[in-house]
Amino acid sequence: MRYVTAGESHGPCLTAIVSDVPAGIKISEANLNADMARRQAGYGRGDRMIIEKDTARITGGVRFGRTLGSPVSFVVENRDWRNWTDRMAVFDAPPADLQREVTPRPGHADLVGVMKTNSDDCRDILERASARETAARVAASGIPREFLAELGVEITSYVISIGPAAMRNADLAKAASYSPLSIESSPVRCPDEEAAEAMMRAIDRAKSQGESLGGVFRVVVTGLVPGLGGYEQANSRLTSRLGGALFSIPAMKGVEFGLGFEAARRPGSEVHDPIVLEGGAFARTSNNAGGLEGGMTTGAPLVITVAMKPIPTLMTPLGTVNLDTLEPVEASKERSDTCAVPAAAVVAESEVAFVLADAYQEKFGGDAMADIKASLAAYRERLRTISR
Ligand SMILES: Cc1cc2nc3c(=O)[nH]c(=O)nc-3n(C[C@H](O)[C@H](O)[C@H](O)COP(=O)(O)O)c2cc1C
Ligand SMILES: C=C(O[C@@H]1CC(C(=O)O)=C[C@@H](OP(=O)(O)O)[C@H]1O)C(=O)O
Repeated sequence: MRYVTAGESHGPCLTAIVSDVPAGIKISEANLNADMARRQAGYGRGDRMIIEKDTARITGGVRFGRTLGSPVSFVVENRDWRNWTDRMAVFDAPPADLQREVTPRPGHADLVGVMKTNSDDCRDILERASARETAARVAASGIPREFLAELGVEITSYVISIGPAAMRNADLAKAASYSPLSIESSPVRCPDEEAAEAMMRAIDRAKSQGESLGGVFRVVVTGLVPGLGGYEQANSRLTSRLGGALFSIPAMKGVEFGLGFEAARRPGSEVHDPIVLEGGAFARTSNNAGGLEGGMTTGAPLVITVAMKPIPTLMTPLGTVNLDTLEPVEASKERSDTCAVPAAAVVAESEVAFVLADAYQEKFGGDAMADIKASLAAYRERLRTISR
């Protein structure tokens, strides 16, 4: 399963197309739009989110609530477009009073983008480098999410820290223990209420100082079968596929699997997960590996921790150089989020969903849900017999 997106942040809409979709996946409009809403929300978002009310409209590939096996296409309207029709016109000439963006923001794609493309207006770059594009990714992820749900796989995420404010106990052993309600009812998507309060105060402080904040979140996947992915080639390993997918999200600067960097500080006996038989099936007494060994799922929860850098647009801007005058000036300060870590975690769920759906199709077949389910059942039965 693959996706491609098109569309600018302030253009008419975003478009996504998902290809290699099996026939027979049940698609729920309510689930799709619930995920769109989760991505939009989060304490610390900017005023753009007051304008938008994201929903995904399916324009191909689904009939009577089921995938047909053809590509699925989505449209997400940009409500803000009506305020940009002249500055983002497809064919009209630029308006006479057009203000080009010539003060590139450190940390965004502005400067390197204009250097690379020979543009004289950072807007040519930022319109697409904007994380608005992630709305289309979450729309597209409706397909792998429903596919995985039918196979018994659940994906969640929660925020561990924002700036200096952190959960008191973010131990790996507790990673899969938080209820969706405790996460989604928190304005920062953090199940620890006291930490969530501290995170919101940190965002308030940052905003009042013209600052921005990043943070750390975790994606947890349960219900996975062992043996997805592979060890044979660089691009078989789920570790590399998941890492690549997560680093495709703007502003992601670190990805840890299981214990991650902590594993490098401990001796082997305190890292690797002992193998035992439990009720006739192979099991582990811990999950420090975070559900991956040798580039394959072990069957334990997949636990991935991701670091996001602070938002580059600052209301107290850093120094930059004016592209026209070459004078030192302050970087542009436009409407912006102060912190988008809760939203980024939902985007990360979507990326993980695509990689895992692809791995299931690779192992169990790609074109019809009924055949995939039968093949998965036969595999589970074989594993049950091995461990007897
Ligand atoms: C959900 C989300 C929302 C974001 N919102 C903003 C924003 O409002 N303003 C901004 O300057 N950057 C925002 N960013 C970050 C930029 O998109 C990102 O920093 C930029 O593309 C450069 O990151 P990179 O160097 O990792 O590619 C957001 C990122 C995500 C994932
Ligand atoms: C629109 C979204 O995020 C945007 C990501 C973004 C950036 O520079 O990445 C800048 C802001 O957009 P604007 O410049 O219109 O205020 C965010 O609101 C969204 O997530 O839907």
